[in-house]
Formats: sequence, C-alpha cells, structure tokens
Amino acid sequence: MNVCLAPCPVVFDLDGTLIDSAPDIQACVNAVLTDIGAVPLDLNEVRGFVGEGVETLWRKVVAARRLDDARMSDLVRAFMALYEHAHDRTTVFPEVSETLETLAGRGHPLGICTNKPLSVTHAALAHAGLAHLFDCLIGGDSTPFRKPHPLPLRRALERLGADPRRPHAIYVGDSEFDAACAASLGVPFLLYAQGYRRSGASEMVHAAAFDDFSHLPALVEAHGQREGLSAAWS
Ligand SMILES: O=C(O)COP(=O)(O)O
Ligand SMILES: [Mg+2]
Repeated sequence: MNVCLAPCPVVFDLDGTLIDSAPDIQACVNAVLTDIGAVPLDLNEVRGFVGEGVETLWRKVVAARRLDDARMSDLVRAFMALYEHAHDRTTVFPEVSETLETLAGRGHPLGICTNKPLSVTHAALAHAGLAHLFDCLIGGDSTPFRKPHPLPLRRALERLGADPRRPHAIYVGDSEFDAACAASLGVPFLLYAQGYRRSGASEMVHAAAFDDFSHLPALVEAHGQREGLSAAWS
C-alpha cells in the first residue's frame, strides 16, 4: 500500500450529492412544459432524469411526454434561460458545509466534477455559500465529454495536482455515472446513498457508501490512502 504524505484531493459531484436541486430543476422543466401545453413532471421523474447533463435530461423529458424531437433545441434554450437563476427551491444536504470545511481545514484540495453546465454550477455554489471551498470546478460543458466518460474527472484531478501516473484521490457522488468514471480512473468512489441514483448500491462499484456527511472525513482518511492505477491515466 502506498501511504500518502499529503492530504489527497477530494472531488465531488454536485446534484444529488452536495445539493438537492431536483425541486428547482423540476420547476424549470415544468415552466417550459406548461408553456407548450404538456403535462408537468413529478419530482421522482425529475430525480430519475438528472445526472447525465441538460441534453440528456431533455431527451428523457421529450421521450416521457412524447414530444417532437425537432423541438429539443428550443426547449433546452427556454430551460437554460430559467435554470441559471433557479435557486430558491434548492437545499444543501445536511452537514455538507461543515464537512467540506473540515476537509479543507485538513488540507485536502477540493473540487467539483458535475454534468451541470459550468455557469449554472458557479451560480448554484455561490447561492449555496459553498463556492469558496473549491479549488477547481469542472462542469458538463468544461470538456468535450460528460460523465460517465472519465475525462471530466481526470481534468479535475489534474487541476488539483493529482499525479497522473498514480491518482491518489477520492471521488464522492450519488450516481452510477459517477461510479463508472471513478472506476475507469482507478479512483476510490464514495457513494452518497441519499441522492438520485437509479440502481441499487450493490450494482455500483464503490469503496464505501454513506448516508450522513458527518461520516465522510473518516471515510476519506480510510480510503484516501489507497493507490489506484488505470490504463485511462497512462
Ligand atoms: O445532470 C446534471 O445536469 C448534473 O448532475 P450531476 O451534478 O449529478 O453530475
Ligand atoms: Mg449527481
């Protein structure tokens, strides 16, 4: 085992991991759907559609409401105009702020790797009062690929100073897309089990799962010591 000398970078997913943003996403989607006379989505439908970025969210909405595919780009444009300003229904999950402060105080470089567009990510973190805690933000439009492709997480880790040949780091997220991109980089994945995942935890590769953010610092110390190696880094 490779014992680390410096606190390892810890990268976080955003929606369903640090913030419960589904109510705001639902409100924006439903404003657009109502405008065109379509039936609104309930909150569980929205939770099930979040995690692969805005385009995929809308592909799923269009399929669920049997809308014409040709309307996609107009619908996405109308949604984005609302999404950047939609914060009032979003909450930070319990103990998130305190836990991030603890990790930062211990010297862990912190980053975000989300499929949410970068401009919306900036706005959401600022509104949640969390922006100052992160050294690096990677959004769904920051690289040519979105999760589960490993490139966004790889970029975040590089920016936080992880050694590409030896990615000594942790990724914390809520979805199968997060688990998959961590696995392809050989980075231990810590699963927040109260988020928006569709699969059972047992179907996802993870080093540990947790329900309470106050347990995270101990998990980071336990799993951040491990060395991961993967072809994706070579
Ligand atoms: O799907 C999105 O837009 C964002 O989801 P994520 O923060 O869980 O990556
Ligand atoms: Mg998520």
